[in-house]
Amino acid sequence: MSTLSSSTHCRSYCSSSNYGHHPVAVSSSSPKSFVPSKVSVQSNRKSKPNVVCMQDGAVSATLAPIDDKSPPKKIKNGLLSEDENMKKGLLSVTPSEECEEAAGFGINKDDSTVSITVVGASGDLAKKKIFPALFALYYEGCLPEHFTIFGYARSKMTDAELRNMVSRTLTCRIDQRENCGEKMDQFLKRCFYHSGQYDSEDHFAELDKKLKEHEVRFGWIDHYLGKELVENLSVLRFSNLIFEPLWNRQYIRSVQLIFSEDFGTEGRGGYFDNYGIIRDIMQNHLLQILALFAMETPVSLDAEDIRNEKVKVLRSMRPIQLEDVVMGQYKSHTRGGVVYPGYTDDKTVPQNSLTPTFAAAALFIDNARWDGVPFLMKAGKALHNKRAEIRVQFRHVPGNLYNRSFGTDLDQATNELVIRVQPDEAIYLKINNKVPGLGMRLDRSNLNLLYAARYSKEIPDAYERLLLDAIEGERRLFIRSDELDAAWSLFTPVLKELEEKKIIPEYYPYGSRGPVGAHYLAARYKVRWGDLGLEQ
Ligand SMILES: NC(=O)C1=CN([C@@H]2O[C@H](COP(=O)(O)OP(=O)(O)OC[C@H]3O[C@@H](n4cnc5c(N)ncnc54)[C@H](OP(=O)(O)O)[C@@H]3O)[C@@H](O)[C@H]2O)C=CC1
Ligand SMILES: O=C1O[C@H](COP(=O)(O)O)[C@@H](O)[C@H](O)[C@H]1O
Repeated sequence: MSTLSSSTHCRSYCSSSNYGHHPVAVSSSSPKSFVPSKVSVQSNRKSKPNVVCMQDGAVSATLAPIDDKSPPKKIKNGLLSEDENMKKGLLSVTPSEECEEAAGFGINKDDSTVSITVVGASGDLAKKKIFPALFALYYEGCLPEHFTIFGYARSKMTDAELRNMVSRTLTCRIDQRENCGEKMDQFLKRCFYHSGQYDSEDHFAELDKKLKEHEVRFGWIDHYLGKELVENLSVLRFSNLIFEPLWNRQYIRSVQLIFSEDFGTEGRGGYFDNYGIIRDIMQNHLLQILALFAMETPVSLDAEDIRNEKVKVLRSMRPIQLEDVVMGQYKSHTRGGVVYPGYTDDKTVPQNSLTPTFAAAALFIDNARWDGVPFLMKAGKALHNKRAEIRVQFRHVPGNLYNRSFGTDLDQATNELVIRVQPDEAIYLKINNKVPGLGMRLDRSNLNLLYAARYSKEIPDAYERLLLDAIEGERRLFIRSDELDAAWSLFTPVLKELEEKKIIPEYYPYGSRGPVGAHYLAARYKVRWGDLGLEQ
């Protein structure tokens, strides 16, 4: 039996909003629209039919049973044909223990075949993340013995050209073990390329047919859920006595979800202009983190139990008000003699574009645990640093005996828990502490868990985890369609309003901290952004 592949771009495709384009039904739960995606991954594995679609990056994976005796198949006119090369020179890699544990199966020990299709193989995401992540999995022995990778995009390319392109993105970053070069060669031998369109209804009708034949399930992944510190959120909450009792409105004053990049949309403006930062980062990555952060204790760690709790949070959220959203767009700025381009300086972006490259928003969960607690989100491109973090600001200590020692700014004395997702992964808690000495002076110090200092192992890229899960059919990090609907229902009305009213974004210089409107927004809820202090 052959495998098949396709790709879907889920940001708007999966939405229940009106941003749809081509009405291609891939499954009963598929969204109404279809937007060409950059990358898709497809995979076949015995008895675990599955399709994955990246919420943020459009990955779809089909895992279908195959005939063990037949050679691996390669994409042909929409989809697969045999390729003799695949049978040659394949290197067997022993899976690491960690990998076996993560994948939950004897990866190399059976004869199943995994065939992964990277749709949008010539694109940025494929080059920067997907191929390197696949190589890392291969290097660690996490891929089944029989696997092949097919690149799929519009550009005309030969297998050799794809391999050449991919080889430039691979590094031996996992460790400096011997044979890295050899493993790279072996990996590249398993990479093939097929050129084609994926905005063709015919192709998707074919796909749909084949998906049905294979009784494929359908799901979405958000790569932020695969980030180490995001995965650790539940461990932190549910496996430590000290946090969970405080995880509510009684002790927490605000929660802040902050994403910043110190580069603009350079080279991606054409794509980005259709979406803007709210759809690009907030509606998916930050909202997923929020749901995980705020959910009730799930019955178990099973995917369904976790997703049941996440969806309850999303459905308890108050509709977002226009006045609770601040939008910005970066403009050109010259620093040290270097001119940094503004968003609309990109030739692929319309000169009069109002697309936000920055946004801040205040969200609320109207349930017993979180009533009245502002969840502040802030996301932006071309800011002063690159960072993603969760900041939990606790309330003041009632009747604090040491108030006098803090001077007038009592806010400086509240506890804050910071979960730094990237870079320099860390969890730290700001506490008030006596400065050693004969006097009684307090300062705010950090109880600090810096991952690089505590763990010697390099943290895997989120895509490694997600691809492994996709291959294995593990759905914990998948987003269920009702979750997705709830997420879009929350953001779609305000997005529509912003667009209909043609709200002009506040302009901020490239490399700055973003528009001041974000400070006023926080001030409206009597809080400050935690990332703005001198010591963060
Ligand atoms: N880049 C990144 O770091 C990240 C990106 N993402 C998400 O991933 C997605 C892809 O982004 P990115 O890789 O940067 O985008 P690019 O524009 O760099 O790449 C798009 C890819 O899709 C292919 N493609 C586009 N339209 C078609 C079509 N009609 N038929 C066949 N192939 C097509 C292009 O092929 P060709 O050029 O050959 O025509 C190209 O390979 C976006 O949703 C983005 O938000 C998510 C996380 C990180
Ligand atoms: O989904 C997306 O994420 C990236 C940021 O991902 P990260 O893992 O590098 O933090 C962002 O640059 C891109 O615009 C967006 O589409």
